[in-house]
Amino acid sequence: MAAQLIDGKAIAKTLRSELKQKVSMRLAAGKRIPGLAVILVGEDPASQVYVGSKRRACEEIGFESRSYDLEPTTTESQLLELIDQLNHDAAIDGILVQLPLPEHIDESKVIERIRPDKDVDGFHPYNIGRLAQRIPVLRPCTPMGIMTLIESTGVKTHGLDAVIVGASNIVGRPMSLELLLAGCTTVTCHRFTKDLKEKIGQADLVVVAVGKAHFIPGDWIKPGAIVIDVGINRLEDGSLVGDVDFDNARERASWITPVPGGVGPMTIASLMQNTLFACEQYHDAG
Ligand SMILES: Nc1nc(=O)c2c([nH]1)NC[C@@H]1CN(c3ccc(C(=O)N[C@@H](CCC(=O)O)C(=O)O)cc3)C=[N+]21
Repeated sequence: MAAQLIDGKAIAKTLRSELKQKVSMRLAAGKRIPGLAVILVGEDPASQVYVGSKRRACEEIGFESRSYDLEPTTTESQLLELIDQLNHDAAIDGILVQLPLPEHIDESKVIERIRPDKDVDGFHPYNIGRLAQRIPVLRPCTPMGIMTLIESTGVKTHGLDAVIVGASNIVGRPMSLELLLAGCTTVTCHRFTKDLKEKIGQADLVVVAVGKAHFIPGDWIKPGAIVIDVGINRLEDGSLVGDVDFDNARERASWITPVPGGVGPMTIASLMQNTLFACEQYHDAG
């Protein structure tokens, strides 16, 4: 029997309308509108698309969105200076610096310059450390969105064997921390992993974030598993596919996310949730 689809697009839409509701309640109570600063350095077309979606989501929900489109030649110190300014700006609850940055800019240095209470991407070592110690505050958006997607299935995560493929700072590593916190037994796989097929075959839950089209054959999936596909790969014909061979995986899985319309829209919805969280938990008081 074919898997049920996890409709990230629809779940994200519901979340955005709940956030919109909360913003109008804030307005009615005479409170400030949450503000998100979105910084893009350079002209990478994919980054421009993602940044555009983030700005549109702000508009839809009623957040203030401030856009900074910087030249590809922007220096590291110019970018750090802008972050310092936004760190002190009382109208700004969240600061997002779109990654990847041009090679001449040190990404860790930039991330660490963002005040942890405005780090709505959840990438600052403080926020990763909080998640690692089971006291999360601002959580990385893609893993956070994936946890919402898994919850939507009604499947309980305690005791599941989870395999994460990919060990990046922005997806794989925080994903394993989220799943560990949710009671899964987690295995994180990467380029040096042996017997990937065998490990995937054991998994009740598979999260794949590799960035290679059809990297995971569908017949590797354990029957009844939940499959979460983070990949976004554009094929020659212009179509988008994930990292998992969807058609065959769908025949074995119990639940599966589509690409597009799965994890991507949830990443943006989580960013919006984090912006409201930062506003309410950190900045409303003063
Ligand atoms: N500081 C930072 N924070 C990020 O959260 C961040 C980042 N940098 N750099 C790049 C990745 C990627 N990312 C996506 C967001 C939405 C979709 C999304 O909405 N995708 C649509 C399709 C979009 C399309 O048509 O290309 C979908 O999957 O349905 C995808 C990818 C956020 N990222």
